[in-house]
Amino acid sequence: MESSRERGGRGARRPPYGRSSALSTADRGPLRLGTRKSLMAMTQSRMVADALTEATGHAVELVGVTTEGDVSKALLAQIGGTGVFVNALRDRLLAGEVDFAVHSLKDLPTGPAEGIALAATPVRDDPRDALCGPCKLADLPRGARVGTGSPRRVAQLRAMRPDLDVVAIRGNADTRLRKVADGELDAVVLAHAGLRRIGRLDAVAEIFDPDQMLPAPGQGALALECRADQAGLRALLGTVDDPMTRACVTAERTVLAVLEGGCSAPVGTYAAEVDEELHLTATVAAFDGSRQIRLSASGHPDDAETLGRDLAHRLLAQGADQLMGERD
Ligand SMILES: NCc1[nH]cc(CCC(=O)O)c1CC(=O)O
Repeated sequence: MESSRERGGRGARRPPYGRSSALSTADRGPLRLGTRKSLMAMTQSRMVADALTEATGHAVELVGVTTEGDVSKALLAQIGGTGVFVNALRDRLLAGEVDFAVHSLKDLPTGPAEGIALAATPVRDDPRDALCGPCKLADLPRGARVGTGSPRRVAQLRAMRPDLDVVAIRGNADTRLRKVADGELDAVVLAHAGLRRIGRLDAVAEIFDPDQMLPAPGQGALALECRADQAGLRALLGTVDDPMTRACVTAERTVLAVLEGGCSAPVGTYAAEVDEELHLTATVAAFDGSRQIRLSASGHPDDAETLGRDLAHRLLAQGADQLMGERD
């Protein structure tokens, strides 16, 4: 299945899907799925590949791509923040070297990407954050060292436990967990969905309720992107789309977009279906955890974008922009 022709990397080109209305690909070989190469990325990409094959009968092969976010050791805020895990994959799409890409949705910048379509958001995994360490947050000793690189997690951790020594870290989940095992840190906060994908739920001491810690917009969800001009391929990828997941992440990401925040903004959101309505909660927190603005709203899932926009404007009216501008 992985012949050298298919593995040909940059030079390998085939007629793009979607040029013709027919989806018969008998003569084309497997769909090429562009993915980051980390264990988490490869696992989630393999899940999507299997779901697509199951739904459509098409074979899918994974093509590993290195992104700037994988190479740079700098903190994300220093290497420009948004898009560092995504841009290299989009370049491969636009060059026709892969047919579609699978991303963690929370790594996607909120702005539009020229020539790229969000073809599917599969059923979302658990969006919550998890504390990994010897005990629950409340039982950590005073001044315990807790690692996270995310201003959103920093702000909400400090709001719960102002005494903690919150330490900025980077690296993949395994690297972060090792810092706890080595005793360099007492605990780290990571996304539950990612821990599950790398088979490390054993490290979880506590799953934070969204009442305590609102997740990042889109956390736990995946995004399938392809070229916008490939209608046939978009329809094919759409077979694994979950409309309610899409409504939820649309509401969450609209909040972030209006607040002009990226993955480094102290913005937490959580949208879920409640009694056939979309219920959205969002928070903006001061980096030192001293103040938080937190608001909720409900609406029809078809109005997800309006719901997110209106809630963001209410946050701004209560001083969200001032809070986001503060750093300690
Ligand atoms: N920023 C890196 C990143 N992108 C997606 C996930 C977790 C999986 C997900 O949210 O889908 C993680 C790691 C983490 O935050 O713990």
